[in-house]
Amino acid sequence: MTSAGDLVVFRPKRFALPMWAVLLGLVLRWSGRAIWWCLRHPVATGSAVVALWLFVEFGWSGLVVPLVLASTASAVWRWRDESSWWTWLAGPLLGSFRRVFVYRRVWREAMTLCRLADTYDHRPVLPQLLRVRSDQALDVLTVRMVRGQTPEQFQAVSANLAYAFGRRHVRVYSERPGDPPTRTGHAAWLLRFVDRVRYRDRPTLVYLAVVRTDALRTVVPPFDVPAVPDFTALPLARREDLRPWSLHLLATHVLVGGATRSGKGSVLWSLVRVLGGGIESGLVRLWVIDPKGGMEFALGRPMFARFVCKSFEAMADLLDEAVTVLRERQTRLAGTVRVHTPTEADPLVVVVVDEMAALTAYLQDVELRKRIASSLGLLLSQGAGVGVLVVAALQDPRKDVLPFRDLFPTRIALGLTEASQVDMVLGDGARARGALADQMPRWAKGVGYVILDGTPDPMRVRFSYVSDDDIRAMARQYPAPAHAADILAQVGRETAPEPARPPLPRKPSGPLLPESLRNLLDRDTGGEGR
Ligand SMILES: Nc1ncnc2c1ncn2[C@@H]1O[C@H](COP(=O)(O)OP(=O)(O)OP(=O)(O)O)[C@@H](O)[C@H]1O
Repeated sequence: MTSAGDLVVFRPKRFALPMWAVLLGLVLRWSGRAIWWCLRHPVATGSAVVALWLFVEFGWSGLVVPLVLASTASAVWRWRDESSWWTWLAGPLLGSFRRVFVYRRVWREAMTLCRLADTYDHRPVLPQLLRVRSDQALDVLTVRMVRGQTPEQFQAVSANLAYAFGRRHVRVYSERPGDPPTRTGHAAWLLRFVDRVRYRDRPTLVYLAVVRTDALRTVVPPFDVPAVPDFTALPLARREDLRPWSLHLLATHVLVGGATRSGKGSVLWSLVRVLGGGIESGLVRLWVIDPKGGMEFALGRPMFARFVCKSFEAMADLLDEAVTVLRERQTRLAGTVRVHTPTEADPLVVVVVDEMAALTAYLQDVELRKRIASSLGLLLSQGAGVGVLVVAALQDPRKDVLPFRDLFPTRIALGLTEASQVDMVLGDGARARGALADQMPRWAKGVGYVILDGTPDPMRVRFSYVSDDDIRAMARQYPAPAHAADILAQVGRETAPEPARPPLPRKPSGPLLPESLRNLLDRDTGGEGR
C-alpha cells in the first residue's frame, strides 16, 4: 500500500534574477525601442530636438517666433499654390496625425470586427497599417495584407470598413491610386527613376481611400470648353479626390446606365459641352437620336450635325447612314491605319442615343426594330476603329432590353434601382468591388461609378451639371458648320429643321439607259444623239 509519505514531489529550481538586472533589461529594451522609433521618424525626432535646443537657448520666444514664421510661410504657400501645399506639407502632416490618433487607435478592433484579422500559430495576425497620406478630401491608407489575403477580401467589406472608421465611403485599390506624375526638366531622369520605384507593383499591399469630406456632395459646375478637344481625355466629372475624371472617347463606345431622374442627361450634356470646340471646327459631328420627342436634346439643336426625335423610321435611317459612313471608311482606310484619326475633312462621328431601350425593346414595329438592331450591332462591333462611335443612355440594362450591352467597352453606372443591375452595367463583380450604385442617396443626381482604365477598381465621380441656360449659350457659341449634315452627301428624312446647308456638288450621275436604247428613243423622238 502506498501512503502519502511515499510520494516524492519534484520542484524545478527557480532561477531568480537580481532586481538590478531586471531593471537594466527593461531600460535597455525601452531605449532600443525609442531609438528604433527615432530612426523611423526622422522628421518628428529632428523637430523635437530643434525645438528643445531653441527652448534651452532662447526660452519661450525661441519657440513662439519660429512657430509664427512657419505659420505665415505656410499660409502664403497655401495661398499661392494650394495643390503643392497639400502634397508636400499639409498632406503628410495631417496623414501622420490621423494615422496615430484616428486609425491606429481603432485598427485592431476594426480589422477584427470586419473579419480581416486571422490567427496563426495560436497568435492573432492583423493587416499592418504602414502609412496614411491625406489630401483635401481623402485619407489614403497603405496596408500590408496578412499573408494569403487578397484585395478582394477588403473590397467585399469596404462598406464595413467605412463605417468602422466613422465614414460613409471607402474605396479599395489593389494598385497605388493615381498615375506617376509627368517629369520634365534636368532632373527628370532621376525623378522618373524614383517614380518607377515608388509606383512599382507591390502585390502584398492594398490601398484604402477613406472619403473624409465627400467632395461629390456639391454640384459640379461645367468644365471649360477646350478649343481642340483631346479625345483621349475629355474632362466630364469630378472625382472623390477633387481631380477631374476624363473620358477616353477615342475608339470606344460608351454606355450610361441609370434609373429615371438619376442624371443621365448631365453625362451626355457634359460630353457635348467638352466637344464644343471640335463641333464648331468640324472635327467632330454629333448625330443625335432623342426618342423622347426632343425633350432632352432639342435645346442644343444647332450643335448637332444630325438630329432625329420624332419618327422611328428616321432614327433607323440615321443609323443606316452611320453604317454607310463606317463601310466607306473601312474601304478607304483598310491597309493604311488601324485606328482612324479625326480630322476636319474626316471627322469623328458620335451617334448619341438617349434612352436606347426605345429603339431596341419598346419599339412595336418588329421590322424596324430588327433593322435598328442590325445597324447598331454593326456600329458597335466595327465602328470604334473607324471613328463612328455610339454613346447611349439606358434606364434598364437587362439583356433583353439591350442585347448588345457587352459591346460597349466604356460603361458608366449612375443611380440604379437594383443591386443586380450594377454588374449588368459595369461588368461582373463590379458591385462586390465597391460600386454601390444601387445605394445612391436622393441628393446624388449625376453621381456615378466608372471603371478606371487599366484597373478593375470602380471609382465614384459626379458629372458636371449643364443647365438649360448653359446649353442655350453653348448652342449659340459652338454651332455645327452648315455643311455638317452632309457627310457622304446624305440627306436625312427627319421632319425637325436642320441647319441651313448649301447643296454639296454631287458627281454627275451616269446614263440610266443603255446607249443602244437611248439612240433608238432619240431617233423616234427626232432628238439629237447624246
Ligand atoms: N450632375 C448633376 N448635378 C446636379 N443635379 C443634377 C445633375 N444631373 C441631373 N441633375 C438634376 O437631376 C434631375 C434629373 O436629371 P436628368 O433629367 O438629367 O435625369 P435623367 O436620368 O436623364 O432622367 P430621365 O430618365 O427622365 O431622362 C434634373 O432635374 C437635374 O436638376
